[in-house]
Amino acid sequence: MRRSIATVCVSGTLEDKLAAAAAAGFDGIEIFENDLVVSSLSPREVRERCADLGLTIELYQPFRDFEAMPDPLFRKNLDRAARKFEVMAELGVGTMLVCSSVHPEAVDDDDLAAGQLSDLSDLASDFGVRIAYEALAWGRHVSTWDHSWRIVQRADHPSLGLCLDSFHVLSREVDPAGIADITPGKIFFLQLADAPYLRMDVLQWSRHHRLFPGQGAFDLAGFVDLTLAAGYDGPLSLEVFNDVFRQADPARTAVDAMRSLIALEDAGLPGFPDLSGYAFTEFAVDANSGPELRGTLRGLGFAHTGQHRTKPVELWEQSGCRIVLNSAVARPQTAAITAFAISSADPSQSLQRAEALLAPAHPNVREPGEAELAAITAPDGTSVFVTDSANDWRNDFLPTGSTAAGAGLLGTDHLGLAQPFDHFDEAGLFYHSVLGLSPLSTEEYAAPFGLMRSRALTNKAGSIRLALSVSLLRRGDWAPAVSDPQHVAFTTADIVTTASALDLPRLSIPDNYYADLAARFALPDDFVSTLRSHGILYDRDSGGGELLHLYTPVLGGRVFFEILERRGGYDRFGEANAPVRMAAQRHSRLTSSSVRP
Ligand SMILES: O=C(O)c1ccc(O)c(O)c1
Ligand SMILES: [Mg+2]
Repeated sequence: MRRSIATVCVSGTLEDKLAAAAAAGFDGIEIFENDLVVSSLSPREVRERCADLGLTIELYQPFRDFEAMPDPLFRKNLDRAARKFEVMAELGVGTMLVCSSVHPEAVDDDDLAAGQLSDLSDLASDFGVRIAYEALAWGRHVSTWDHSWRIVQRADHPSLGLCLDSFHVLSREVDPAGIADITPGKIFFLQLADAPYLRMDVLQWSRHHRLFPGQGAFDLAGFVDLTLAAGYDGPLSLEVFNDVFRQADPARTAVDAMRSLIALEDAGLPGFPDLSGYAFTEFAVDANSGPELRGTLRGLGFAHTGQHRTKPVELWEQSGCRIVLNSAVARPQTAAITAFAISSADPSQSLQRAEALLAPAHPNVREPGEAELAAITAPDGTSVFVTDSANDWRNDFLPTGSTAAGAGLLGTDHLGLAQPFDHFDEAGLFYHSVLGLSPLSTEEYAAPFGLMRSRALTNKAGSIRLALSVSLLRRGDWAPAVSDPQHVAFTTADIVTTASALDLPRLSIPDNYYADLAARFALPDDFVSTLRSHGILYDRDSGGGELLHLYTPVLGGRVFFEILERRGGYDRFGEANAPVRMAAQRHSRLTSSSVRP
């Protein structure tokens, strides 16, 4: 199907928006009137610009407060519409969106609404254009798709049809199933937007929190299927009002938007191969951060087991946990996770899928005989290597002869990656559509330095888990030095024994936390005192599954480690404990009071 995007979806001037839409591969655009009004391009120049860029102008919108008005206002409205039809003729656009009226003088009278829309459609047809009538979810008298359809049927005019906008339809209780029965040819336009379920005023919800398909909670695929059943064959057009997208790089947003449509259509995409787990996590280190990170890895029971044949790259291992330290990639001062590798049952299929979703792989620099490791770039800049299950990449490392003493760490459970403010929703869609990870419910919590949102994604097997987080507002200047924290979480089968074996500074967790824990979960005293003595945090889910986990202090400015034991099928990430972890990490930085047990 043709793919289109409303100019309101992306940031910038009209020129920026058109360039971004074209570069991302859209076939068409909706011109949002405000974007034209503030543009120095004349309508004719916009038309030419679009033609040069290979973009069709699919829709001019919105025309507001038209239907069911008292007579003098109706006449004014027709004059107003005639002027817009002239603009549309210059733009070369064939359809105008009329959204349902919010005007205080609009009358609750379907006959009047149908009659006036019919007169408008007569005028439109004189100009050779069509009217697509859209029920705004907060329209004064018309606020549901079925009501707008009754009015369109009553008007019975060949130049009048419906605009169905998934947000307005799915944000209301009216069952969308009847959309499939709309007369073929009467859906003139389709606008797609996803959104999280929020309990708030529907206008605010729509104007600030829309998302691209796959980023929210709505069933967009089901919605599109209903319109296809009704014979819709126009473009799939995105119309997303979103506060973050409005101020982010339009080129990036347009690619994110296109990815959402490709994933939604899911036509001929390579499938998702099974992912068996993390092959390794790679840190960039320098002369400052390297020694501290190596010391921490030793304290966690790791050994430096391999040295890369040609690069200043070290492999550190313990059982199924593998960390790569790379001194070749320039990073200032502090250690950072720059890459992770996942084992795929079919790496080339994983990479083909990524490419189809606009995340093309780039090969790593290698010497003859070294393993081919292609990486795709995640929205936060992290490289995601896709390896085969045979782990050929390990042959690039010469054994050092060291073996790990081990502290009972078995493998990598998850990575925690704070996301850049502008790219949180993009990241969720990226991991979902490219790697096939499914998001768990989004959690929000009040951390010491601001509100946080976290969204974890996992594959079905639970072998690849990612915990993404972001501050709800752009961080203020007061927020402390730790920015965009990242961590690797390792599993153990027995966290108390592992904790005793660690040779590391620990976070000191406040007694208040344990007092509250004991009260909330009615835990036995001796259990709580065991947790307390090792600085272990605790969470329990509604099914009785338990998480026992502990954290290291933050190394340098950014990274830390977690050790966890999941019991009884607990499959979350202990988000409830993030505030106490952050407060303790802050305390440890200020006082260096982390204690060796
Ligand atoms: O928020 C609005 O006013 C508005 C305008 C035009 C639309 O197509 C829409 O869905 C919402
Ligand atoms: Mg709309």
